[in-house]
Formats: sequence, structure tokens, C-alpha cells
Amino acid sequence: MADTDLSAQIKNALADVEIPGGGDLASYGGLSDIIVTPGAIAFAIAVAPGMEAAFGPAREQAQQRAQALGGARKVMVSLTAEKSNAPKFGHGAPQPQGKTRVDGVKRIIAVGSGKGGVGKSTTAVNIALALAAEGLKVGVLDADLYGPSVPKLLGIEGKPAIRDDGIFTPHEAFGLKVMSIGSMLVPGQAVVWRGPMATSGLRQLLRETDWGGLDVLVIDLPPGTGDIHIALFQQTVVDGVVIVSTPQDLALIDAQKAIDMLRRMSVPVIGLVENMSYFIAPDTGHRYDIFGTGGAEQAAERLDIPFLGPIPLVMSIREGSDAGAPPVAVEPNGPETAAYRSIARRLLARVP
Ligand SMILES: Nc1ncnc2c1ncn2[C@@H]1O[C@H](COP(=O)(O)OP(=O)(O)OP(=O)(O)O)[C@@H](O)[C@H]1O
Repeated sequence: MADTDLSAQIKNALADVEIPGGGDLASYGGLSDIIVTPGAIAFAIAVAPGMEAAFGPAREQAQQRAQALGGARKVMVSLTAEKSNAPKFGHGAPQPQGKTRVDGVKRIIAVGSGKGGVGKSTTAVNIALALAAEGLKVGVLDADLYGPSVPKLLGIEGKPAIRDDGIFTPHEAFGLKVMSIGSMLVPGQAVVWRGPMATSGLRQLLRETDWGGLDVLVIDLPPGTGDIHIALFQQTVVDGVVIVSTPQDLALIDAQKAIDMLRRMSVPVIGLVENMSYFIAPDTGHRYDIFGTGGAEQAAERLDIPFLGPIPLVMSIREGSDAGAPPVAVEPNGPETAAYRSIARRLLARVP
């Protein structure tokens, strides 16, 4: 059945769901679009602040109706309450209330960037592998809704398994437990996963996955600063964020914005990684500082955050990434692996 037909059928079924104060859910103004993908159904019910509990039974029934029609798809129905007074953040502001840890995950490290295409996902995956090489149990959550590339980087295909109780069983690759928001999307559909939909999707991937006891979960964030970041940092204890930048100035200015946001939200910045920092000639092994290296290190100093290290621009990183064979896993003795491992060790020194 076409996704649009199923979406319409679900909406019809919601006409039987009564909401507090009278009326039915299908005609309720707070019901979002119903998004249907090959693996998931997602929609949100926006309610007035304080009405979350009253709407609980309606959400439950909506979930059941959608599940009955959706077959094996994972159903995500979220209740969202718009806060009338948006929280204010500032330097040294108290942590927003309600941040919790994720069951079975000791530490969460997020990897972000000011802009896209700087190699954030590549860095996130290889840092995760480098942490695993230190003997830690590591997972990766790809939260980059607008360009989920972790499955390709780790050679993962298909959807994660879902247990009878609705909990995801993550993929496994090179010893990592892996979940990607990409497996819930169909190409071109990311744009409709806005606001509450995207954030509730992320929340479920994070909290309804059997991570099986991790020392560290590495989250690959979308580039920039958006809804996903704000929701994650408000709801979940993130132990620190690594910012990836390239040496070019523009990327650094964008990185600065990301760092400002983290400070305003009282999320610790672990440090800055300079990706594609210098070029190693494959034939001679010579190093060339093609962009004038050191920009990120100086920027880190200026911003008063630690510099975690440079990663070279090397063909093997690109080729290995495209082939689902990340260098840290497949070339444990290569120079690029040494760069990632040194960054991982500096990172560990900053996150207890
Ligand atoms: N150090 C590197 N050397 C060579 N190529 C690299 C390096 N880092 C990343 N790349 C390549 O650059 C491209 C972009 O990398 P990646 O997808 O990790 O970026 P991103 O910042 O996550 O992008 P997006 O914002 O689109 O998610 C990929 O083709 C990747 O293989």
C-alpha cells in the first residue's frame, strides 16, 4: 500500500479516539502530519502545557490504532507540550530540569560541526572505533537526520530488528552497536521530519534501543544548531561534545556558533578536532599543509577550549569510508588510525 494511503487510513482510525474535553483525535488541531516510511510511522500530538497526562490514554489508543494498521512498522506517537515561557540559557546557567541518562549507557559523547561536509560523521565513527580500541564498549547513534551517513561508513544495511516488546536491537559492526535515524527514513523524506517529529524519533532511537551496557555512546549530530540539538541537550545528559572543523576560516566561524550554543545550554565542550588538516602524499608520504594548517588550534585557543588534534586529508579515509571499511578498523597501524587514536585518548582524559 502506498505510504499516503496508509497515512490516510490511520487518520481515519483516529476518528474513534476520544480526546479530553470532547471531540476526536482525527479532527483535533494539535495532530501533526502522519509520516509513514517503510519502517516507521510517526506523528505527534501537541497539547497545552499541563495536559500531557490527560492526553495519555488518547496517545495510547492512537499508538494501538496505528500499530494495528502499520504491520511490522515501528510506531512513534509523541505528546508534545509547548512551554509558554521558553527556558533561558546563559553562561553558568543551571542545567535545565528533566535531563536524564539513558539506561545501559554510562557516558554520551556527541560529535557536531558548525556546517555540513566537514567530515563530522567520518570523524565520529572513527573516534568510536578508536574508543573501542581502548577496550571500551562503544555504540554509535546516527542522529544526522539530514544526511545519515553512518550506515554507509560502517557497511550496514537494512533496518534494526525490533523485539516483541517494541525495543530495537541495534546493528553490530566492527564491535560497535549501531543505530541510525537513516534506517527510519526514505530518501527525500527528511524535510518533513521537522520539529517534534524529528526530536521524538531521536528520543525513541536513543531510549528504546537495547544498548546492552555501553561505556560510551557516540552520537553523530546533524550539522549546525537545530531542533535535534536543543531537544537532545534539554532531555538527556550529554557528557560532552566534540566539534569537528576544517582549517578554512568559514568553517571555523560556523564552529564558533555551535560552541556558543553549547555554552548557552551548559553542555560541556570536550574540544575541537581539525579534520582534513594536512595532506599526506600517497607516494612519498610527505606532509603538505595545503590549507595553512593550525587554524583550528588557534581558534580553539581563542575560544578557550581544548584542541584535540588534527586528522590528515588522505585518500584512504575517503575510500575506506565509501566502502564501509573505516580506517581505524581495517588499518590499525596506519598513520590516520594513529591520529584518531590520539584524539580518542585526549578525549578520554577529559571525560571521566
Ligand atoms: N580526513 C579525511 N580525509 C579524506 N576524506 C575525508 C576525510 N574526512 C572526511 N572525508 C570525506 O569527506 C566527505 C564528507 O565526510 P562526512 O560525510 O563525514 O562529512 P559530514 O560533515 O558528516 O557531512 P554531512 O554534514 O553531509 O553529514 C566524505 O566523502 C568523507 O569520506
